[in-house]
Amino acid sequence: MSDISIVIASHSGYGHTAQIAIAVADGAASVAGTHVHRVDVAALGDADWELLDAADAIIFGTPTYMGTASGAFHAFAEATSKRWSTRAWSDKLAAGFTNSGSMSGDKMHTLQYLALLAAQHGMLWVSLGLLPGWNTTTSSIEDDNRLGFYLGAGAQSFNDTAAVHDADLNTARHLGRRVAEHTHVRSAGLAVAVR
Ligand SMILES: Cc1cc2nc3c(=O)[nH]c(=O)nc-3n(C[C@H](O)[C@H](O)[C@H](O)COP(=O)(O)O)c2cc1C
Repeated sequence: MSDISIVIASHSGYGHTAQIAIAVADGAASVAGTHVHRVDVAALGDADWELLDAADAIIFGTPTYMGTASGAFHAFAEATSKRWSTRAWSDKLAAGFTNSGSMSGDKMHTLQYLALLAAQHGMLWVSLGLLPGWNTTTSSIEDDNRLGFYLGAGAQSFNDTAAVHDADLNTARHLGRRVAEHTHVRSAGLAVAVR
């Protein structure tokens, strides 16, 4: 099995989403043969763009600000338009995560935006792949996917503390692991297809 490269491309204004990004990276790195890089989309250098261009999968992450991705993330998305025109990221795997202060806080819109960005690039979107947690009287706020998203990983962090909920970190690790597993499967399939 050949090695793969996954880049987590994210922004965090106040540090919460950065903690989620680290958990996504840890989950991806738990799959053997996976090289994981994290880049801050608000401060991308040439080496970061090279990592993104060479990646087998890119996982997008952003806080939800005013019901959508942060301004810094939107600036990054616009800066990818040359890659869009050359289809440079076509057929890479993609996934996404977001974090906000409220339980909903319109995070779904942010995840939809990330999936659309991936689709515009012709990327292959990987969903969260978890059943919703914390949706019966006997389940717990500590459940994975406690916020009940399907499209990607959602997290809720209180605005007045730096802490991020353990259940959201676990959910983020799951997403990273799932993307790594599917990226390996695609990489192995491509190796056979082009033989
Ligand atoms: C400009 C701004 C807009 C925000 N808009 C939302 C929002 O639409 N929904 C929400 O639930 N929280 C909102 N928040 C709260 C942030 O999502 C929350 O503080 C989050 O944890 C910030 O992530 P970060 O620490 O990675 O920047 C907003 C915060 C800021 C600064």
